[in-house]
Amino acid sequence: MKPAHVDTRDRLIVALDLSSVEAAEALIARLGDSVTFYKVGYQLGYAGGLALVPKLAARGKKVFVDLKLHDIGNTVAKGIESIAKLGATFATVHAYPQTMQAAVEARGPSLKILAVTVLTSYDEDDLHAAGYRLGVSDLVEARALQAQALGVDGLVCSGEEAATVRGIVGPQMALVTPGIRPAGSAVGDQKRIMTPGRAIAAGADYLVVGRPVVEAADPKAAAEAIVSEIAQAGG
Ligand SMILES: O=c1ccn([C@@H]2O[C@H](COP(=O)(O)O)[C@@H](O)[C@H]2O)c(=O)[nH]1
Repeated sequence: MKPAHVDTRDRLIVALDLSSVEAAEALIARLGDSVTFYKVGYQLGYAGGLALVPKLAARGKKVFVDLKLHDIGNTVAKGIESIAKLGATFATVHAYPQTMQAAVEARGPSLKILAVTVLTSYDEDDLHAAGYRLGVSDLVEARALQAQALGVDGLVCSGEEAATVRGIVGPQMALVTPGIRPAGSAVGDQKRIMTPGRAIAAGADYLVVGRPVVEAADPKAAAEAIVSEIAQAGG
C-alpha cells in the first residue's frame, strides 16, 4: 500500500557513494529524471559533497545527509542546524537518547531526523562483539520506541525489521531501509538485506540503494528497474 504522502519515484534514494563531486555530478546527469532523491554520506561528504546539497535542492532534488551524528548534545544540535541550512530533507543520527533529543530540538521546520537503529551490516555476532546484550530485533524495537517517544521523524532499519517496526510505531514515522539488493546483485558487506519489492511490501517508505545502482553498467536502467519493482509492490 503506497503511503499517501510519498511519490513512487521519491521512494528510491540513491546513495552518492563516490569519491568526488565531479563523479557525483556525472552520475546525477546520467540518471536524469529517473532519480529524484539522493543521499550524501561519508565518502562524498568528506570530499566536498556537502556543497552539492543546496545545489541539488535548487534543482528540485531531495537530499538525505547521512552523516549519522553521535556526539555530546550541543555538538549534535549545532551540526543539525548546519545541515538544515543546506536544504536537506533528511539527516541521520545514531539512536542514542541524548543524541536524538538534541537533533529533534535543533532540526527546524523543514529537516526531518532519522534515527539509525542497528546498522544493516550488523548481525547478532557483531552486536555481541560490540558489547550489546540485546539481539538485532530486540535492539531495533527498543530504539524505535525510544525514537518515537523523543519525537524523531523516522527510522533507519533493514527490510527484515520493517514489518515489526511498522506495527510498533504506527503509520506516522518514515521507515528508511538500506541493505536493498535487487535479485542477483552482490551483497557486499551488508548482512540484513532485502529485495526492493519485499522491503516495500514489508512497510518501508524509502529504499536506500548505493552499489546496485552506482556500480551498475547502466545506472539509469538499474534505477528504473527498482522504481518498477517499487510500483509493482504497491508503491
Ligand atoms: O544501517 C545502515 C545505514 C546506512 N547505510 C548506508 O546506505 C548505503 C547503502 O549502500 P549499498 O551500496 O547499497 O550497500 C551506504 O551509503 C551506507 O552508508 C547502510 O547501508 N546501512
